Amino acid sequence: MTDVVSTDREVAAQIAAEQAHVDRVYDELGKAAARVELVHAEGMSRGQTDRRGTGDPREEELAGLFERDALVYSASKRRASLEHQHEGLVFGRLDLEHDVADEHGSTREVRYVGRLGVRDDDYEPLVVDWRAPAAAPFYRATPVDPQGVLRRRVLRCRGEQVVGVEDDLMVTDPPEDVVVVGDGALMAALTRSRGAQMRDIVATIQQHQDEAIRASARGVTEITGGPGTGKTVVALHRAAYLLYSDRRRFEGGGVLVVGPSAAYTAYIERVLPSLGEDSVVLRSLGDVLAGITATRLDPPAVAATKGSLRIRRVLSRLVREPIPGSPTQLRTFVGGHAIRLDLAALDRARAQVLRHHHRNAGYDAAVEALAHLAWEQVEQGEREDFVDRFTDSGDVEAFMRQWWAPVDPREMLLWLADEELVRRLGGLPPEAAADLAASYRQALELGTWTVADVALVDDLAARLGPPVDLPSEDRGFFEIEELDDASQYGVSALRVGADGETVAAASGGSARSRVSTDPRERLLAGRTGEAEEYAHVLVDEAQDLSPMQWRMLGRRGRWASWTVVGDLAQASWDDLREAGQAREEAFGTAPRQAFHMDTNYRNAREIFELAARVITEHVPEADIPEAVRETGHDPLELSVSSATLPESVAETVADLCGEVAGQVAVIAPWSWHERLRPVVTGDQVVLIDPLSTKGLEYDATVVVDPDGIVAESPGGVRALYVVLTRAAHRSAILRPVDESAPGVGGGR
Ligand SMILES: Nc1ncnc2c1ncn2[C@@H]1O[C@H](COP(=O)(O)OP(=O)(O)OP(=O)(O)O)[C@@H](O)[C@H]1O
Repeated sequence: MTDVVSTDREVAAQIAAEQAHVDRVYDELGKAAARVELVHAEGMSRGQTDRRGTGDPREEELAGLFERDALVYSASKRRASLEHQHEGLVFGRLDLEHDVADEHGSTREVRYVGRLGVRDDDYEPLVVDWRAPAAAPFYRATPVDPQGVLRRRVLRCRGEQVVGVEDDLMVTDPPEDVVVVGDGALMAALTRSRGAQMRDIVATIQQHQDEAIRASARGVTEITGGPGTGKTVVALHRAAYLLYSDRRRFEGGGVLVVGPSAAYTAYIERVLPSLGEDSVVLRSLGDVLAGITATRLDPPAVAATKGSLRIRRVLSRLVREPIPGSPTQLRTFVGGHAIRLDLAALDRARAQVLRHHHRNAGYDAAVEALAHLAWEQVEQGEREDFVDRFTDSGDVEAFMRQWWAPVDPREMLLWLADEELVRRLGGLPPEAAADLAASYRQALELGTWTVADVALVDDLAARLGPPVDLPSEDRGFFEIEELDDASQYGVSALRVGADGETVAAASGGSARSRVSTDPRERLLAGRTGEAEEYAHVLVDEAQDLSPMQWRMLGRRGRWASWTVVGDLAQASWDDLREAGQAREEAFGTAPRQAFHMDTNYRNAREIFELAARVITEHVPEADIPEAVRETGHDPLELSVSSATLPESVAETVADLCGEVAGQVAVIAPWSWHERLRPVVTGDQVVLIDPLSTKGLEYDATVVVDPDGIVAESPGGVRALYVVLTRAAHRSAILRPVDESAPGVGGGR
C-alpha cells in the first residue's frame, strides 16, 4: 500500500482514462450480446417442423431439435451470464513490467481483470476472467514478491461508469507515468456499509485468500479461522473457481453448498450468480433432502440425542419393526388348505427378508417367505403349484397391502412418537427415550420437523431403499390465509415491516404459501427422494454439524472433493470427538490440504476486542484473528431495567439507525422476542435469535441479554461469541438487571 496523495484533477484524469477502456469493453459486450441473440434466434428456427402433430418427427427433424436445444441452451446461459455480470464488469488493472520485450519492443503491459473474459475483434484480450491464470498476479503480487506488477489498480464502477480508483504500488521506485491514487482498495471496501446480502470480493481478494481459492480441486480442503476472516466468502469464490477451471467435472457432477440455516442461504445466495455461476445447489441443513424442509430446532438435549451416532441403533431396529396397526396373523385358504401364520411366523419372515433386502424393495421376497412358511404347513402336492396359488391369492394380496405397505421414511420416524416403542427399541437412557418420543408428538401437533430430523429421515431413507410409489401424492392441500404463528411453518426470523405487517424474513418462501391444515399432512407433504450425489461438497460452519448430519452429507459426497469451513470456538455441537469421527468417515481416505485465515475483515477492532475477551476467558485455545480496522467507537454496554428493556432497545436502535446506513440487528434470546417484536420496526431493522445469526453480518447489532443467550443456547458462551462478532461498525449490549426478566428458554 502507498501513501501517495493525489489531487482531484489527477484522480479525475485517471478515472477518465479508465472510463475510455471500460467503454470499449461494454461496446464489445454489446456486440457479443447481439451475437448471442442471433444464435438464440437461429437455434429456435432449427428443427421447425410443419407437421403440427400429424406424426412422429423424421430423423433429420430430430437432429434439428437436438441442435436447437443445444444452441438455445448455451445462448441462454451466455445471455444470463452477460446480464448478471454487467454491473462492475471490469474491476481491476495491472501495470506490468516484463524482463523480455514483446514484438513491439515494449517491456510494459497493461492487463485488465474482470468478472468474465472479453476480447476485441482481433481476438486481443480486453479483460481477462478473474479466475484465469493471467489474473493470478492481481491477487498474488505483494511488494515483497511483485511478480512483475508495478501497480495494482481496483476500479470502482456504478453501472457502466467508473466512479473511483484505488491503487496499491508493488515497487518502491515506479516509472513516472505510474500515478498512484487512493488509500488502498481493501480498506475502502471494508469501511462500506453492509447490505442485506453478502457481496462478492473479486476486486479485493487478498493473497492468502487467493491461495485457498485456487488450491487443488482434489480431496478435502479445510479452511479455518476466527470470526469474520472471510472463510465463507473465500469458499464461495473457490466454488466459482473450481467451476471455471474444470467445468465439465463440476458443472456436470454438481456442486452442493451447505450452510447452517435458511437465513444463511438467503444471505449468501447472490454471491455465486454475481460471479457468473448459477449451477450451484445451495441448501441449509434443514433442506438437504427433498420432501422435507425444517427450520425449527429441538431443545439441546433432544438435538444431542438425534444428532449422536447412538440414534443409529434405534433407527436400525425401527426399520425391522412391523407397521403399527398392521395384521398380526394371516389366515386364508390356498388350494383347499387352511393356512394360518401367527405373529411369530410373520416376524421370522420379516427378519429373514430384511437380512437381504431393503424394506421398500422387499415385497416380492416377503411374499415368497410367507409362501415358504405356508408350504411348510401343507407339504402336499406340487410346491411350485402351491406357491403360485399362494402368490396369486386375493387374500394374500390384501394382507400384503397392509403388512408390507411401502413405508415413507418420514412416516416411519413418526412411529417414534410412541414412547413404549422407543423404550422397546432400546439404546437410549429412559429420559432421552421419553424426550425423543415427546418431540415427535410435538411434531405431530405442530406439523413441522426440526432441523435434526432431516438427517434421521435421510438415514431411514437409505435403510428403507429407493423410493417406491407412496400414497403421499394423494394428500390434499388447503389454502391458509392467516398464519398466526409463522414459526410453526418453518419461519425462523420475523421482520416487522414499516406498515406493521409481519414478514417472513428467513423462510425463503411466502408465509401464505399453500399448506395443509392437517399437521400430519404437512409433515408428509411432497415426496422424499434418494440422496443426490455431487462432484464437490462445500460445507460452511462445519463445526456445528452433528455426527448424523455428517453421515447425511457423506451420502451426497461419496465421490466428491470437499471444501470445509469452520471455527471450533463458534461450535454449538458438544461432542466434537464423535462429530470428528463421523466427518472423517464422510471424507474417507481423500488427501487433505489446510488453509488458515487470521485477519478479521468484518468487525471493527473495538467490537472484536470485546468478543475476544469473552471467548478467551472460557475457551483459552480459541483461534483469535487480528481485526484490521478501527472506528474509534467502543461497543456501548448498558445495564437496563428489564421492565423497560423494550423501550431501551427501541432507543438504542434509533440511535444506531442514525449512525449506519445498512442493517441493524436486534439479537435476543427467544424468551424476549414477544416483548421486542412491537418495538423492532422499520426496514432497516431485524429481530433475530442468536443461533440464526450464524454466518451473517450487519452494520450494527444490539445484543440483548447476553447471559440469557449463554443460558439458552446449546453452545453456551460460544453462541454469545458468535453473536458478539456479527457487527461490522457499531455494537451495543443491553443487560437486564432485575428479577422480572422473563424465564429463559420459554419463548419458542
Ligand atoms: N478480501 C476481502 N475484501 C473485502 N471484503 C472482505 C474480504 N475478505 C472478507 N471480506 C468481508 O469480511 C466479511 C466477513 O467474511 P465472511 O463472512 O466470509 O467471514 P467468516 O470467516 O465466514 O465469518 P464467520 O466465521 O464469523 O461467519 C464479509 O463482509 C466479507 O465480504
